[in-house]
Amino acid sequence: MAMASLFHQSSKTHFYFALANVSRRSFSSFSTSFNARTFKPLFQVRAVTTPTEAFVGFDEMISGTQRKYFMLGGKGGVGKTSCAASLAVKFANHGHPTLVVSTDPAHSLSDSFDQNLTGGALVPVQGVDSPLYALEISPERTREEFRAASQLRGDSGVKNIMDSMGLGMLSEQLGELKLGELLDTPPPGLDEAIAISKVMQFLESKEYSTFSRIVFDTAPTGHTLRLLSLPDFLDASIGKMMKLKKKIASATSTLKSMFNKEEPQRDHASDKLEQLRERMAKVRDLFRDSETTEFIIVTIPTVMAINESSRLCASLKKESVSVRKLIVNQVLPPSTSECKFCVMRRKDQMRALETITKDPELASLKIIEAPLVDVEIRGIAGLKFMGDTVWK
Ligand SMILES: Nc1ncnc2c1ncn2[C@@H]1O[C@H](COP(=O)(O)OP(=O)(O)OP(=O)(O)O)[C@@H](O)[C@H]1O
Repeated sequence: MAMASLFHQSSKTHFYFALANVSRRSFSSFSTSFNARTFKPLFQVRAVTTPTEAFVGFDEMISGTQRKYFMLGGKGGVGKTSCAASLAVKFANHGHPTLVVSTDPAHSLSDSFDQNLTGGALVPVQGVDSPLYALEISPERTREEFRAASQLRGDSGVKNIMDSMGLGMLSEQLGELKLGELLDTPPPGLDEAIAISKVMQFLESKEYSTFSRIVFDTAPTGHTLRLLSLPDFLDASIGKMMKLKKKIASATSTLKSMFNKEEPQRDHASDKLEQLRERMAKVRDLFRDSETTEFIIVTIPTVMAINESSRLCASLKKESVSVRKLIVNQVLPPSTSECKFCVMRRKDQMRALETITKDPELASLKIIEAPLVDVEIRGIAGLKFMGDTVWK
């Protein structure tokens, strides 16, 4: 079992591990920027298991070449990106061509990998055994895309025509659908839903068919929860819009062709809306497909974070999303020092951890405790280290 502490030895690139039970040979595979030294173990990484463990370990996560999706989510700042990036590195180092995607508006993949992965396109990550690509999707751009897609071009023209023909009543219904509101203030979670659907679009193309593992670093909890109810909401509201648009379009084109002998125009805006609706439905189906998709909750050992994780878990289950693991990150080691603060903090964390075992939503999950290490986790070597302690 890996027992570890990781701490910064110098201000430059050298890190030194305090590891026990890890041979020098296994060390060499970490990175040249990590120097092996044997220190006394400071703390132990615990994986609190449930009877289902055999089915939810890393072996199961890498088994099979069919594409699988892993969504990591939780409260802000708990370590979602670090966990997602470390999982992606581990998949790639186990032979899976992997794509790691950030749909969090505050991207930190570049910081986590310590490589420039910005730009909204697939960027190769250096330093892993199999192809690993990263994609940071810009929420603003996706919002613009949505706005453009849902802009009902020419509607005011349609409305004027309809009014002048005495058909204003029909166009009034547009108002009832709160169309303007939807366009001006897209519902929270929409950015992320579009981002995910965009990734799925990418993946449909032949070029990207080789990716067998897709890891999502999702936006903080609130967004994810809203995202889950979003596809149904959009499905319904876009569905209504589409019906109404079709009615209006057919009425106006008939009238136009009667008076102006114009050819009825193809309605590209409606096509785009319909496309968006279909994509949202695909996102919803992806989340619910337990054969291919797993949502992993990341939390920290505080009562507040655990309560939030419990709510997230309940909502995910309600939406039929498969949740089997809970990572409790940043667990403090048992303190051997006189540091009162450390002792108190650890006691507090242990109390918080106890609440998981009594929580009706979380108790049945595989609980993986990941240690708080004494240096920020960054770069491939750090992520590999984290991956080896978390993903077993
Ligand atoms: N176990 C750990 N030990 C030490 N530092 C950690 C650990 N896990 C994460 N960190 C550090 O904590 C910070 C936040 O981590 P990370 O960016 O992964 O969180 P996040 O949940 O993705 O945050 P956000 O919600 O802001 O995107 C980073 O500096 C990361 O290196």
